Amino acid sequence: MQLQEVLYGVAITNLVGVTSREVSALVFDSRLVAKDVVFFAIKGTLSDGHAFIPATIEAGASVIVCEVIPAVRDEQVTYIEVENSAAALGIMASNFNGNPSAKLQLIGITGTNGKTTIATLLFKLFRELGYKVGLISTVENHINDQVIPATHTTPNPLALNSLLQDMVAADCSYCFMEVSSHAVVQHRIEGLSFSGGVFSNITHDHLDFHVTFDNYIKAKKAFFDGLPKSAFALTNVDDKNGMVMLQNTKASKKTYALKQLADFNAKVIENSFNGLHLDIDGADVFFKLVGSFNAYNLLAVYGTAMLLEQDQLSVLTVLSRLTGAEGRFEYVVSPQNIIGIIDYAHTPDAVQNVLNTIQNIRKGTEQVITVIGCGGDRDKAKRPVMAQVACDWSDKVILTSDNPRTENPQTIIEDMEKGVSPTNKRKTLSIVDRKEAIKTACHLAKPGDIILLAGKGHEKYQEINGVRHHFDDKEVLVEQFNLIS
Ligand SMILES: CC(=O)N[C@H]1[C@@H](OP(=O)(O)OP(=O)(O)OC[C@H]2O[C@@H](n3ccc(=O)[nH]c3=O)[C@H](O)[C@@H]2O)O[C@H](CO)[C@@H](O)[C@@H]1O[C@H](C)C(=O)N[C@@H](C)C(=O)N[C@H](CCC(=O)O)C(=O)O
Ligand SMILES: Nc1ncnc2c1ncn2[C@@H]1O[C@H](COP(=O)(O)OP(=O)(O)OP(=O)(O)O)[C@@H](O)[C@H]1O
Ligand SMILES: N[C@H](CCC[C@H](N)C(=O)O)C(=O)O
Ligand SMILES: [Mg+2]
Repeated sequence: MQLQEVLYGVAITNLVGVTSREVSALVFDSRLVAKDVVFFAIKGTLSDGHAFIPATIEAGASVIVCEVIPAVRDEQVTYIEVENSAAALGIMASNFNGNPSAKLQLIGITGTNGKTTIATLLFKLFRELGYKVGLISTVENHINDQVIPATHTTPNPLALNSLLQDMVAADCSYCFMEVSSHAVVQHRIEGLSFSGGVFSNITHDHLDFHVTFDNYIKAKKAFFDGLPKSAFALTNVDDKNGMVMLQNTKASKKTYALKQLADFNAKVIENSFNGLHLDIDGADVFFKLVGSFNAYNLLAVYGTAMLLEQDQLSVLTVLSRLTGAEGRFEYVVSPQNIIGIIDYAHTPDAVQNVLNTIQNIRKGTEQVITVIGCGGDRDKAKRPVMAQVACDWSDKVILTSDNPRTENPQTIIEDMEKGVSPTNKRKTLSIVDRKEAIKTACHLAKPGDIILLAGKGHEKYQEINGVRHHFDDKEVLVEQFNLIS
């Protein structure tokens, strides 16, 4: 492709060299550079891509997109200076792939919790309504029935636009994608044409990256600020910051709520282990998803489908049959009637919601045993809070490892223990090995008891020092259930 075509829409602040040249690919990692590629020098959290410019030219890069043109230059190379290389990458990745997001209806979902659930339900719903659909999510990406493994909640601009292009080639009319706050700040979604944006909620998470809650709110809001006039912006007004998201958007503002009047309303009539009974916009419907937090997710899905002009009855009929995303309030029952719940709750609010749901639907005397850890190299401030919430709403808590990543798992557990009050101490155990922790929970449980395995949901690995070892909460739980039967 000609460099000039790839540059469409990029604000260039300085240029050295020719723009009428063929480029073979776009690359932002020096280790992947080949002949005639455009290399993007991006300032990251660990290193500065500008340091790799000489090495990429050596390896064949013919165009460099950077924030400061180097003083020492190669005459054969074109240097393009921009204000933000990551933002330029987003726009150029779109151009390079033929602007696929403008050729389908792209809906972005953001918020601390519920993104995967909402995006997955929308994907399943629109498939069942007969459309060709794409999904970009934490668990997996989809192009109709084809599954493409996910590495991030929101992929980098090259992977993202290439996926979108494949969706367009497969004739998809819709794509539902999760938009993480990291993706907004790192410009992974720059240059995309969204037809709609959905906000679920915002609570404590990712303060390692955003530093303050205010910055975290701003990151989510920036997604709505960037939506075009032609799009819709659907927000949860029961969330304290729901309206903040829409303050500066040009998109058409729409709301949903359970507790106040909104464009889309629902009321929980009953919440049990069998599912949710809702009054949704005046219709009485049963859903398979469990937990009142899922009433919000279902309402967001319903509102989005209505804004995409789908038939109300068909939408509710299909939605009522659907199950949620893998590892979200998934449960198995042991031969002795112990209930095991696998849930991806990895924020204080999610842990609280899941445990409240369990409290609301338990029959009375059974114990709730929670197995919980916190991820390493992630927000440390949420660790004591997650432990405290787990203790406040469980009869026994086993503090264990999640993905320790590069941290010492024992230190993470000690951070969690700081949130355990003296009175709660006697109901907690700390077991570093997650498998041992699950095993212990199974041995402590009596028939009728409920075990919650929180934090890892669908994940099939445990990341320790950069190595992902096979680990699957559900697999371990089922194995233990069968061993004790
Ligand atoms: C904190 C974070 O988001 N990091 C992401 C970021 O990496 P980074 O900023 O640390 O990059 P860096 O290592 O400092 O390097 C800077 C630049 O130099 C380049 N480089 C680096 C080394 C080298 O030898 N040569 C070279 O060219 C890099 O390619 C990069 O362009 O950019 C990388 C490339 O796109 C991402 O893979 C990486 O995701 C890391 C692995 C990650 O774990 N991210 C998580 C936190 C994340 O993004 N999570 C959200 C979901 C959160 C949620 O809502 O729950 C997600 O969307 O998945
Ligand atoms: N609407 C909601 N409000 C509060 N908690 C929720 C909601 N939906 C789901 N949860 C809880 O959050 C967990 C994660 O849900 P989900 O995977 O849908 O969120 P996510 O936003 O995609 O998370 P991630 O940021 O990791 O991608 C669930 O397992 C559940 O415990
Ligand atoms: N997208 C989230 C996932 C957290 C999942 C949890 N299992 C952990 O490792 O902390 C993150 O990267 O922060
Ligand atoms: Mg997700």
